[in-house]
Amino acid sequence: MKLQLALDLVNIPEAIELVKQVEEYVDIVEIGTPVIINEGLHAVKAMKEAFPSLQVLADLKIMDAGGYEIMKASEAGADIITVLGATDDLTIKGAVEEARKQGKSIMVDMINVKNIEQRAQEVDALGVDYICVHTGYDLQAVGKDSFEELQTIKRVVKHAKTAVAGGIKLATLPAAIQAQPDLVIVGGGIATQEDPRSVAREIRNQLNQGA
Ligand SMILES: O=C(CO)[C@H](O)[C@H](O)COP(=O)(O)O
Repeated sequence: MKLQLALDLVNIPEAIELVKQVEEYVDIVEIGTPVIINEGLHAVKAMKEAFPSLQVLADLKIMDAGGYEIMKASEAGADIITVLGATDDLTIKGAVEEARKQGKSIMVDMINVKNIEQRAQEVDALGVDYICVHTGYDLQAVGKDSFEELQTIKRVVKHAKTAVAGGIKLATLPAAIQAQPDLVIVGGGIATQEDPRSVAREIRNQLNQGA
């Protein structure tokens, strides 16, 4: 199981400092949507230049103009770019087509998709690389998580890799590991902890043991 660190509540220098501390334990660094809103795709470029051996994910949550937005994120150096599962198939097809041209990967974020089972099968058939179940901040705040949805996509997705995101921390990691996703995404569970390096190391150990 791979580990993605989501960076949401930092500026570019803070993001780079944090990744320096945890670099050896993570596979993918996510430039979160708030960072891209604040700093633009420069944040993706800066991260890729600072850590060329890490994969960088641009959490654009694309909803329209799939091909164009994938092209711009690719130019900035993103390896993986997110598209929303709630959008139209045409947008996802455009994104997949452009990603193939650029040698990049598409992650479909299933945030707020109501019929996860059906939509996961549909987006899987469109040739995306990852399908991610995700409980966003607003639903985390009322106690929701994505572990049941993770089991659902594990059952029906045949081609894409599976991922889970949303409020995952050391205490809830076992529930994620139990469902055996390909990728676990952790933001605040590492980034806002007192000792991000030791937490990242512990998460890495548990993922290795659970694999
Ligand atoms: O995409 C996001 C919010 O929309 C976050 O990056 C994702 O939820 C992971 O962060 P956290 O572990 O802090 O929830």
